[in-house]
Amino acid sequence: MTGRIPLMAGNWKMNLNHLEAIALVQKLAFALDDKDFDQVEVAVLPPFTDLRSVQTLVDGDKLRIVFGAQDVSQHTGGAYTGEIAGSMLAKLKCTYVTVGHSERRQYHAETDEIVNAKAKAAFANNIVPILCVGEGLDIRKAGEHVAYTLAQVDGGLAGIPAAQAEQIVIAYEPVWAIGTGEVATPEDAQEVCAAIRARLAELYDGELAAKVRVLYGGSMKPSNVAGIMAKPDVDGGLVGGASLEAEEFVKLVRFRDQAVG
Ligand SMILES: O=C(CO)COP(=O)(O)O
Repeated sequence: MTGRIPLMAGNWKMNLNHLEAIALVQKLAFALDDKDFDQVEVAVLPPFTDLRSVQTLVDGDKLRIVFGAQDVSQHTGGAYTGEIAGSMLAKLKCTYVTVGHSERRQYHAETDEIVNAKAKAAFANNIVPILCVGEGLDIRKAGEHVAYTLAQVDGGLAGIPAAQAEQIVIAYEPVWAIGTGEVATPEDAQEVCAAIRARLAELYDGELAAKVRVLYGGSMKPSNVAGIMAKPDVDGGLVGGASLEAEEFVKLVRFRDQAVG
């Protein structure tokens, strides 16, 4: 984690309306203090319909919590019913947007080409993409998880210049560990996160690779966070279920205080 500020990002998925969003952000703001924010970047990624409420709260109370969206259109605007443009997210001061989450790849047929276009759309609007990658159970069982995940990294980063790539966040989320309670071991997380960093060094250079934050995601919770975060190439978490409860998420932000499970 040398020199890289850990990022703990809560992917709320399709949960919490805007009133519930306000309540959760208020609870987080109440529980976390400057010491937490000095050590860890804390982000929430609510549904689109919550973003304006979250932005108003964060701006109004000058909170140090940052926020972002869960998806962005690859198009800049126009006749794309139901889509949200990067410029709209930028106007709401989104810092981050996840692209290529496995649920988007699986249920919305997002290919590496689409994910790559979305990453570019984010950068074009000064929003940092959190590029999500990771293998399913069959691929893991076949021992192909590293190659499969690195191909997604290659696809997601295609044509993205170093000046942008050095800002990107990559989240390794093995699909078999998402929402299943089945957590990857710290060694599993380290293996793939280290391989992702090595690939960044090949695609760009070692200096850039040393700057990029690589997160782990998949059933992260207070009982397993410390072991995973102790690994040198894991720089944070992309958290689903445990980000919906303030108390749980605060414990993840304070991963240094948790016992190694
Ligand atoms: O998909 C995830 C975050 O993007 C992980 O979800 P869970 O933490 O609920 O397993």
